[in-house]
Amino acid sequence: MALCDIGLIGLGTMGSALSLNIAEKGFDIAVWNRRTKVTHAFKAEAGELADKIIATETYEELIAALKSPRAIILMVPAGGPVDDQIAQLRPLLDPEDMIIDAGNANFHNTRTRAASGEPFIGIGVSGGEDGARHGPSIMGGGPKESWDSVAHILEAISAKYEGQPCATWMGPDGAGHFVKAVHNGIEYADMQMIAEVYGIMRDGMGMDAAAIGGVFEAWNKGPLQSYLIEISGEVAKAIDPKTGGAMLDAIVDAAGQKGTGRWTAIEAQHLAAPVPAIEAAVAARNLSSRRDARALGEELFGAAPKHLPHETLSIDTLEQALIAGKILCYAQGFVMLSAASEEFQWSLPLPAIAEVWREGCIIRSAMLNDMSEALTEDPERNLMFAPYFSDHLKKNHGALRQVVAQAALHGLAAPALLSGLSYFDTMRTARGTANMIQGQRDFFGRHSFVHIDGSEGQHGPWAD
Ligand SMILES: NC(=O)C1=CN([C@@H]2O[C@H](COP(=O)(O)OP(=O)(O)OC[C@H]3O[C@@H](n4cnc5c(N)ncnc54)[C@H](OP(=O)(O)O)[C@@H]3O)[C@@H](O)[C@H]2O)C=CC1
Ligand SMILES: O=C(CO)[C@H](O)[C@H](O)COP(=O)(O)O
Repeated sequence: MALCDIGLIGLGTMGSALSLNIAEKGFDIAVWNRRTKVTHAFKAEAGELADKIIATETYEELIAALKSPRAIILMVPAGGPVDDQIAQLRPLLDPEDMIIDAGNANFHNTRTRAASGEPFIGIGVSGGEDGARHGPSIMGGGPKESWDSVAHILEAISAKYEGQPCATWMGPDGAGHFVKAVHNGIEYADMQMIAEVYGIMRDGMGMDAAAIGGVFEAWNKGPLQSYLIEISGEVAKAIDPKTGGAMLDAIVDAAGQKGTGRWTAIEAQHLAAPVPAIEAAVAARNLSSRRDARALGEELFGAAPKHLPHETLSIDTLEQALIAGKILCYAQGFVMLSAASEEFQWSLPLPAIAEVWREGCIIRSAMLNDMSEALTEDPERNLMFAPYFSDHLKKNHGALRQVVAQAALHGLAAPALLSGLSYFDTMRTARGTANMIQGQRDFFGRHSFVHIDGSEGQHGPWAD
């Protein structure tokens, strides 16, 4: 085989699927994995694509197998493993050779790595294993010329929306990984809201997993049409081969997380661009892991009544609530992207972000095309104020309120839906309650406030 077009390190779930995708699109690829037996097994199982793959055992072999200037994708866990691979590779590479971190990196690390000046780009890849194999959504960041040098490969392997590649350069340094983190933050909130509605159907309405699966399946034909609703239906309908019962009923209720949702919540605080639905979802995952404490709580306080009186909520009301909740969590994510764009001077292409999320990624949904249109009209406007989405919110916020209220009355925890509703109510309240906070701050710390007549630096009579 002639020299390869690209190299890849890390043949785990994502790296192996991405390598096969690259080979299938006609590019020759050289691969390396920390455990060599994985590399050989990968090539042995690549079938007719094996001819396009060179399995290498050392960094030297990998580098020698690549066309110059070289491009090597890292698909390893974030943090130390990425630094380690860069440290091993750099001394062996030519100055113009490029490393591409395609894992889920914290964008601060990507910025630091990019600052070295050696060709380096950070790309967010979404779509899970199936997306990586058949067409992920790709969010690139780093020097534009570096992105351009591999764009033909990344576009070829990406998902397509009406023929348009879902692979876009988002901006310099950490922009691609930042966009991917916010994508994952939205993913957390969307998943949490779906889980809360599942809980209401299961515990509040006494529905079994198969019936709930049927509801998700039906919702996937309407405004909620999305990958996450689709797979929720499949997850709910699946049968556990061990017990013969619903698979969902046999899964421990403690959610894992690798950090991207937490990074998003932390960064939102730094940017003062609140994403309360995402924060609620991260907190809910953390609480889900505290199983012993939750068991103790149930023992101490007794289980909540949970069961809703007959016809308190309909399936349609739940659907409408989820529509409103979903719009609010995407809206929060885009406001955060806009704030980051300004803070880091990235000029993030907000409509293009909605566009690359239309296919391939985990949060792909029918709504994203309308979001891209709304952001094209006015990228700075909160999506909840765009006519298409404000119409949906006007129609559906009452349902969200009913669902949250009934959940609260019957002890069904629904933190993401509740925070979505509170965000909505906050954002539709011209005069809120922070005047009290300003009064308190001035009282204890002479922090001053703005008087409603416009005069600044004011103090209350308590100052005397
Ligand atoms: N799974 C998913 O749905 C998605 C994952 N990602 C991101 O992609 C990256 C890879 O994830 P995924 O494929 O799921 O992970 P896996 O655990 O399936 O694979 C990890 C790979 O990294 C290698 N590796 C682990 N530690 C080191 C190290 N210290 N040095 C060198 N190689 C190492 C492993 O090699 P070995 O075989 O020797 O252990 C393996 O090839 C992560 O950043 C993840 O967040 C992004 C989008 C979706
Ligand atoms: O990036 C992804 C999907 O977009 C990965 O699957 C990621 O691991 C999901 O996050 P977490 O593991 O925290 O649930």
